[in-house]
Amino acid sequence: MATDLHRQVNPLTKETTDDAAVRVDSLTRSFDGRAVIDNLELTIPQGEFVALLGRSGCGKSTLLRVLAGLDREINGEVLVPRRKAVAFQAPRLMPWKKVWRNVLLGLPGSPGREVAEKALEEVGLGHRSDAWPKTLSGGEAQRASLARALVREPDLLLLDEPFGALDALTRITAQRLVSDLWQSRGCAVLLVTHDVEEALLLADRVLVMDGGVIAHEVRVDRDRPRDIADPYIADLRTQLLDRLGVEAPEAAEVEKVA
Ligand SMILES: Nc1ncnc2c1ncn2[C@@H]1O[C@H](COP(=O)(O)OP(=O)(O)OP(=O)(O)O)[C@@H](O)[C@H]1O
Repeated sequence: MATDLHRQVNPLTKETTDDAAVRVDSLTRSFDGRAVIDNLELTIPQGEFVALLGRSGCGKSTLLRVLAGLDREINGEVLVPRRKAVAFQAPRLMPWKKVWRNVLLGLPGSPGREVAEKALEEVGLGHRSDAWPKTLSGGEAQRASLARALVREPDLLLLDEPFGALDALTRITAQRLVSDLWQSRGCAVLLVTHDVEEALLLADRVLVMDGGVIAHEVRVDRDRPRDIADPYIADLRTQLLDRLGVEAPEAAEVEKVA
């Protein structure tokens, strides 16, 4: 029975997670008898920005949902801070509530409108507080979704391809915003993305998920803002693309010449 599989997601505070925002031990999650996550180990120190890459269907979103506490049919142990927030690719705003009410949705207590407005200001959306969600652009809706995550004052921010649906320019702005918010808030971030360059520009550490585990990781030892043309970053990019089974354009060129 599903409930027999469920061991625990322990809501622990920062103090009790021993300087880690995430501590995952022997995590297994199966669907129809197939282990999508298979004895996975992961530690994310407080305040670290981690990007998670992996081929489509390898289990990235499943892992994120487990960390968010949205999926508890697991084996193993997952320790996460009590204060965590999640933002998805589709912003998931309630169309019948104004933007500021969406930001406060599900928050405990009865926080005032000013709480929402402060977060909306932070993401550059203060002027749209009174708008209906359907009148927002894709980038604005994504920022509203970020504001909704921020009002929770998370110690852990979980982002599932938050920029996936945005056009290139809006995407760059949104990436900068997340980077700035992360630096000012000091929370740990786990960003699921398909974009190797995005991972390398934003994260302290880039993980590659494969075969149900974290199969590879690189540390990005560069100050921000970073330049994708920096040979150090370019080298990591080639390494990661290789791990993902994608040939880097440069490598393809060399082969053609040879
Ligand atoms: N509720 C579910 N029931 C059955 N199978 C599921 C369920 N959720 C996920 N899966 C399966 O688990 C695997 C991992 O899915 P997941 O969404 O975590 O992958 P992903 O790495 O995030 O993929 P993508 O990069 O394409 O978003 C897939 O094979 C998927 O079909």
